[in-house]
Amino acid sequence: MTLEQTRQDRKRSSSAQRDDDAVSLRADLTIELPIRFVHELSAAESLQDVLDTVARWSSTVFGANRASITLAQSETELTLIAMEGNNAIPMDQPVPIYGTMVGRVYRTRQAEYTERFDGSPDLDCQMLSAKGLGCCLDVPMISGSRCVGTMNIAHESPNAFTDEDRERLQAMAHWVAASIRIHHQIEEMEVLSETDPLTGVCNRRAFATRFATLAKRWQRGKGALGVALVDLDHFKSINDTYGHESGDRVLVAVAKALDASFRKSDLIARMGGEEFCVVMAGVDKPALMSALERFNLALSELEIPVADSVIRVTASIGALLIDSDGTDLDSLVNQADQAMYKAKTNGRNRVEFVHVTQ
Ligand SMILES: Nc1nc2c(ncn2[C@@H]2O[C@H](COP(=O)(O)OP(=O)(O)OP(=O)(O)O)[C@@H](O)[C@H]2O)c(=O)[nH]1
Repeated sequence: MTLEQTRQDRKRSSSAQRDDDAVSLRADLTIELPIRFVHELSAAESLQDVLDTVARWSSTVFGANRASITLAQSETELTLIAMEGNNAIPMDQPVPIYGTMVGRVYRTRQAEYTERFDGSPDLDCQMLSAKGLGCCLDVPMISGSRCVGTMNIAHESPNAFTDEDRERLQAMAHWVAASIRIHHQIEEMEVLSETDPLTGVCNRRAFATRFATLAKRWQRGKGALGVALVDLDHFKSINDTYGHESGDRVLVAVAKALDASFRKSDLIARMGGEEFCVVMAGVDKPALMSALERFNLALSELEIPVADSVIRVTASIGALLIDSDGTDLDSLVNQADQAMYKAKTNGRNRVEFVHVTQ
């Protein structure tokens, strides 16, 4: 065969492929998306909203008595994230990956249709059957190389779904999987953009936003607002003596000590260099001081191994309490900063405290 013949052959076969694609595209177009569904999706403000909308509409689109979406939770369990209709499997019930039809679909990434439940060995099918359902169709939600969970529709009558329903549900599941993945990627990016890459605590950029949220919650609550500016002592000489990499290890260890010393609801941020800020809502002076003592004790016990010795570190802390509304972050940080400098000039390794009333 000449080169020209080969080229002609290829052209013919790719044009035949295009014709086939066009036919299947026309067939795909029989999947009708109700306009209200699309509007509701566009109004969704969170991933949960999207999944609730999809569950609600998939029961309508497929005339199902139950529609549900499960997401991979761990190596052994899926979790029900959205559900519409028959409550045969309650939302708070984990779905085991082994011993269920949904788990099998997730593992094998192959859609399954149980036309009738009689004698089914699968736990989920048995639960659906016990609540009056007759059949169910389950498809994997795959995006890229990952299966993120499955979509399921069930009907009271056995054998209620068609091959076409299976194709449609699968198409919807792929779209939902892509949507879930994008949401997760955005969440990950948000976390990254708010985190100090070295220590894992909140960075300075996100500090103002987190502070605003915390201050708002506090103004409705009891107690005062405590702010502590923590600045490590003679950190430059640690870098100069042991190298920047050792200095970094000190910063990581200090961030861990901060994390262990304060409540989960307190805000810990790295303000830059070797300076951290802690904000506590709903404290009084004894509570603030005992939290700082706890931290100072943790700091005094820190030993960062280097070559043939260990690095020890101390901190100068400027602490303040404010007990009225109208907290201006810059002014609070400034006042904590002044207290911290006082701690430096008064000999370091100490806490200087100011009580502010605005
Ligand atoms: N290893 C490391 N060092 C940093 C980082 N950011 C800032 N530094 C260093 O931190 C040191 C801060 O030095 P100074 O501001 O003089 O403070 P100090 O030596 O702790 O002195 P005092 O605060 O007065 O006790 C500088 O040498 C900076 O280069 C970092 O991410 N990693």
